[in-house]
Amino acid sequence: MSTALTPPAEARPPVRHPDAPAPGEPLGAHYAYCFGCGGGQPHGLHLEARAGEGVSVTAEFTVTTDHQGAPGLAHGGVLATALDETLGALGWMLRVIAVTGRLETDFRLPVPVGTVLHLQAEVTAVHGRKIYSTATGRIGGPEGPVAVRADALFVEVKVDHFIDNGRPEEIQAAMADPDQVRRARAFEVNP
Ligand SMILES: CCCCCCCCCCCC(=O)SCCNC(=O)CCNC(=O)[C@H](O)C(C)(C)COP(=O)(O)OP(=O)(O)OC[C@H]1O[C@@H](n2cnc3c(N)ncnc32)[C@H](O)[C@@H]1OP(=O)(O)O
Repeated sequence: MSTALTPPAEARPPVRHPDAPAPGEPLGAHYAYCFGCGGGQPHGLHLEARAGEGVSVTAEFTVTTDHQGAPGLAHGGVLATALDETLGALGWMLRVIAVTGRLETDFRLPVPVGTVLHLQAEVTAVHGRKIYSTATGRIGGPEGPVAVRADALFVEVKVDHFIDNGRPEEIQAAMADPDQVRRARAFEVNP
C-alpha cells in the first residue's frame, strides 16, 4: 500500500453515524444512471449494497457478458469499478458525501462471466475530510477466496461539488427529481 493510503498517526477510528441504515438494510442506488449501482444503465454493474456492522457495507455484483475484458473473463477496470462503488457506499454509514481520490487495486484471481462477486468494504480511519478504506471481492461465496481487493482514500465533498462540476443537463434533471434531492439531503445534514 502506498504511503498516500497510510493514515497519519493523528487519524481517528471511524464513527458510525447514529442515523446510519441498520445492518442488512439495502442502500439502494445513489443515482439511477450511476454506472455502478443505477437501474437506468442497461450495461451497468447493477451493484446492490447493504449496510454492515460498524462502518462497513457488503455488496454483490454479477459479472455478465457486458463486463468482459478477455473472452469470458471480467475486465479489470469493471472489477475496480465494483470495488470503487462499494467503497463509495460507505458514505451512507458516515452520512457524508465523498468521492474517490485514490484507489489501489490488487487483482488476484480471474473472475469469469456468470460469477457473483461478493464485496465487503470498511472505513479504517478518518482524518479531516480524508476517509481511508479497504475492500475485498470474493468469488464462490461470501467466504470464498479473495479475487480482488483495494485500498482507497475518499475525500469528503459538499453537494456543490456535483452542481459546480456536473453537466447542466444531468444536474438539472437530478435536481428536478424529488427522490434524488432526498438522497442528497440525507447526506448533507451532519451532527
Ligand atoms: C447526490 C449524491 C451523490 C453521491 C455521489 C457518490 C458517488 C460515488 C461514486 C463512486 C465513487 C467515485 O467513483 S467518485 C468519482 C471519481 N472521483 C472523482 O471524480 C474525484 C476527482 N477529484 C476531485 O474532485 C478532487 O481532487 C478532490 C475532491 C478528491 C480533492 O480536491 P479538493 O477538495 O480541492 O481537496 P484537496 O485539498 O486537493 O485534498 C484534500 C485532502 O485529500 C488529499 N488528497 C486528495 N487527493 C489525493 C490523492 N489522490 N492521493 C492522496 N491524497 C489525496 C490532499 O492531499 C488533502 O490532504 P490534506 O492536505 O488535507 O492532508
